[in-house]
Amino acid sequence: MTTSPHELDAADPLASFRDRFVIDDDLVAYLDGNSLGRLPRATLERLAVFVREEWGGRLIRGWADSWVDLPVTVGDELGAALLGAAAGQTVVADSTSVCIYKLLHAASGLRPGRDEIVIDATNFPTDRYLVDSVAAARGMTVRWLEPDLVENVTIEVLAAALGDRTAVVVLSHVDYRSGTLLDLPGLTAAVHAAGAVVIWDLCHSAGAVPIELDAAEVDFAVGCTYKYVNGGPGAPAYVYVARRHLAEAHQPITGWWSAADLFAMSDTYESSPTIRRMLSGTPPVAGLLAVQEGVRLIAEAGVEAVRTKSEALTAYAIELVDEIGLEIVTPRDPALRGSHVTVRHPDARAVADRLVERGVVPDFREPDLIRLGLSPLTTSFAEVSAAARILAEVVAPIG
Ligand SMILES: Cc1ncc(COP(=O)(O)O)c(C=O)c1O
Ligand SMILES: Nc1c(O)cccc1C(=O)C[C@H](N)C(=O)O
Repeated sequence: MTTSPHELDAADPLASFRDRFVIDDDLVAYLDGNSLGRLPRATLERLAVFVREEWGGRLIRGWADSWVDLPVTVGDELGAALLGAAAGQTVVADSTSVCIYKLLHAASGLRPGRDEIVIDATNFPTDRYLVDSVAAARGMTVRWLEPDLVENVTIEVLAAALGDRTAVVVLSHVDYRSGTLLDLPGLTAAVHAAGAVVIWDLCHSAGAVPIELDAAEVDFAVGCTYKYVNGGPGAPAYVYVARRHLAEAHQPITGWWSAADLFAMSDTYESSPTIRRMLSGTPPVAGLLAVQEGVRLIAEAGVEAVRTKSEALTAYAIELVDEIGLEIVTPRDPALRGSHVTVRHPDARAVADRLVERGVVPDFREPDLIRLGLSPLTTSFAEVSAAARILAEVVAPIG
């Protein structure tokens, strides 16, 4: 007998954060915050003021007022609140894909005599495609790890692939399909022991899982802001470069925003000595402000409290899915999973479609997976319970 969802919501110290977001009453359950987080009310207000007063009122003067520094100030705020990163190492820019491209070049350049990039075949498509293309462009080869989807990349699996040819390793902190949380400090140490550098993709962990990049001596990291950070569709990504690598981190999209003096408009390019060197062109100001609001909400809640709720939500979802009797491909040990729970079903697409028809929004991932994304600041236990009841009804006739 499971605990009542209302008791769980009543005991949840973060329950009131849900009211800080726009909640569509027509939906029974929104379980896709791991793809696109909900809209914070503060962002509605902030963007309205920005458009009216800053863009409308200040026009070009807005850059000198504050916009020009936003990639770094929001980066520092995000780094401190979510990544365990001291100031001066994180910048908000571009998309995750573009940032991965930049980091792959910067990281490969740190290990000139080595010619292998290691990545797992379970990684997100954009990471895999970019590793392939950057390796081809630099005359390097790709070494593919083939881990089990649920166990994912363990230290043993990685260590077996590392060697004196390894230049760079690319890993996702939480697997986008299974939700498996990798051992970031342990794997980073294994990469360093082999003399290589690591790029961590934090898309599915930042904002839901505490991260300590400086303490783990991570080299590079990247992530998006539209999932658990609630920055909105297409909100800019962030890139982290450990201070010790800054001077030697050369990224290939050397636009005027990465130059030493933005408005000097020199004849020749000279990289900024600071984290600004990871920028390229004019940043999306509205997106940066939305990211800042999202970061501030998580900082206010506290990452540890967010993680505690995430573990409780995923445990509750697993309990309810077990009662229905469906297969779960997410680790059962809370220490080994992020904030989504993935169900395998042979007719996953039909199940997902029927859930959506009944007001429950999960997402479907090829070929047979349904992800239930549990966003600690916005998902209630009542929502999970209602979704599970409908899931049971939907799968019954499908079998
Ligand atoms: C692990 C991971 N990396 C990268 C991306 C995508 O990056 P982009 O924002 O460039 O589309 C996603 C999701 O879209 C993702 O889940
Ligand atoms: N980035 C997305 C997009 O541009 C459209 C639709 C979905 C997304 C996603 O975020 C997908 C997500 N990264 C995933 O894990 O599947």
